[in-house]
Amino acid sequence: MAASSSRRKITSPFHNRKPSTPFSSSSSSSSLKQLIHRSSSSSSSSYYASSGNGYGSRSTTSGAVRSDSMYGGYGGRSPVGEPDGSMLKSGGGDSISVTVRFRPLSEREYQRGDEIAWYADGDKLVRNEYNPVTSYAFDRVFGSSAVTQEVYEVAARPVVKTAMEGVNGTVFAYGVTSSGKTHTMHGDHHSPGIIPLAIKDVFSIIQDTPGREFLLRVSYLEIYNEVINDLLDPTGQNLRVREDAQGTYVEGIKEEVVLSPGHALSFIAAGEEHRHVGSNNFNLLSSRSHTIFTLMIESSAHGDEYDGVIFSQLNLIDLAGSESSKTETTGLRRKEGSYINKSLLTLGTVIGKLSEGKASHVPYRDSKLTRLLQSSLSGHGHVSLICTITPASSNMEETHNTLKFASRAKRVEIYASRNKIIDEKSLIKKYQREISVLKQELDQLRSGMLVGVNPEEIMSLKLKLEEGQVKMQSRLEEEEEAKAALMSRIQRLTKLILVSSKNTIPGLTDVSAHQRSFSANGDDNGSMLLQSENPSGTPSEISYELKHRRSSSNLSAVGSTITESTQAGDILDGSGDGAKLPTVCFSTFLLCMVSSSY
Ligand SMILES: Nc1ncnc2c1ncn2[C@@H]1O[C@H](COP(=O)(O)OP(=O)(O)OP(=O)(O)O)[C@@H](O)[C@H]1O
Repeated sequence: MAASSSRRKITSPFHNRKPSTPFSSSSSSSSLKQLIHRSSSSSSSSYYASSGNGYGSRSTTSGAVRSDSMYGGYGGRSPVGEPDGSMLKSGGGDSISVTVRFRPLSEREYQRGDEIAWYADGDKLVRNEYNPVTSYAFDRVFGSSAVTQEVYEVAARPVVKTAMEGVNGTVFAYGVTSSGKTHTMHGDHHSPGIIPLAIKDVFSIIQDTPGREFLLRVSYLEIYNEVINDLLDPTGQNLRVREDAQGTYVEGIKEEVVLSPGHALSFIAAGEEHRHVGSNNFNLLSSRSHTIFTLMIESSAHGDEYDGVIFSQLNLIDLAGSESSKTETTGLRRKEGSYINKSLLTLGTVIGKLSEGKASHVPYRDSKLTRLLQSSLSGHGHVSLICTITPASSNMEETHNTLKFASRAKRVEIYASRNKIIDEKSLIKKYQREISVLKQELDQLRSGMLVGVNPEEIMSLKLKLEEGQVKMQSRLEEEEEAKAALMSRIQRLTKLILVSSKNTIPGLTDVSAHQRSFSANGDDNGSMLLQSENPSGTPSEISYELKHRRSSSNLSAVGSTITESTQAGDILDGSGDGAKLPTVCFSTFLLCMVSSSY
């Protein structure tokens, strides 16, 4: 059943990666969802419960079903948190936010007569159909009719919001193969997932935050068979995990500066082309690797309000699904499956250790996944876990394992706080400093100021100038070029820094005129249309205006490659190479000016 290729070209979720079936679209499967979604009453039997397909006996395997309610398992702490973002309270220990999302029965499950084994009992409980005392409580439980936007509001928006304020955040989807992780994290055109919704939100927040400047970078990696590959750079294979004072990081990973939602999504779409997918008997396009999409956010206040640079990271993770013995795999698929299961087992062990709250050894190093998630899981940021599950009786035990994992995760304490200000290391600060120096040089150039001009050089130049007007002319031309290159570089740097179009701070007009600003109106080739899933079927649109075009250059930073790449339609102004030109030409021209005045 396994497909032949592992690293093959696929159509990304942003190009309808997953084929939509009547059972994968929120609108077309509404009848099924109504049958599956149960608002209360564990005793009410489902439509399928009477279909008599033999699953009834299997599902009552009492050994596998706890007879006690999981309410007792929280050691006195309330097992149910507030779903409205209360997990982000500051001070004191908080817990990981845990959300459960049901998917509808798949066509396959339906046709083979699967019954509903687990259901959402209200919006906080998951209950077992065959053993109603077995229930699990979470921050929020979404039935199969919920759309991703609703899940986003509860499970991701608070994390995104605080990430924009300087607190690291991680949102990840966990569940068995074909339970809906990729549907939830990536989605498709009809139903954007958490990642595109988060990206849209990030740019909206920038728009709604006049007075702050932002610089955004993204990276995208996969962990395939315990090997880290850079999805934004096909040459970045088998990358190494390193550690510094700030935590673990991937050495040499490519980071791209992003300027609009469409720009960020284009990188994900490109990255998805390189992600490993393959088929198993549960999922035609099963993810064979864990992926981590990271948004690095730097921000600082303008001018007098300047309070240093704040840096934070938002990790959006789509895990590969665990595979049971029922998953029919051979050869390569089996090998992949065993790597997937091993790393998820380590994640389970790490979560288990952390949930015990004791100072025991936590085996982060046993897998690349836990190593990379170390600083998130050890409580230095907000963590939101979205467990995706199927109600199907044929997957009852696997779903039960997911629920137990989710319950343990709920007991992990976190102490998220705002990141330290990292003034000197920040890229936004580097750009701001460079812009300021260049502006001073430009001012000097315009006003013909004499700075550090050596009288001997002036005399020598005077002599040279006397040799002929031709040379003078050529120097004037050099100066014009220098000025143009300088202005172009200032513009290019300022365009990388994102500001709200609502910025009205006096004295900033000249800067923001060049900067990439966003407004709710307008459209151009860099804009993105996010069509959100909503019950009414009315697409909600957002487009971002790119007021200026970008140029291309390469910027290097310690430990990673930072690239400002060029989008289709952008104009190359060649300022990357011209960046060094001003220093050379300036002095020559200034000398010309000075000498002529002698
Ligand atoms: N909430 C949902 N509503 C409708 N369809 C869904 C939902 N969740 C998942 N599906 C559909 O179920 C199928 C499997 O989902 P998906 O590929 O997201 O699973 P997965 O957990 O990522 O699997 P794997 O671990 O194998 O990659 C897809 O066809 C998807 O469209």
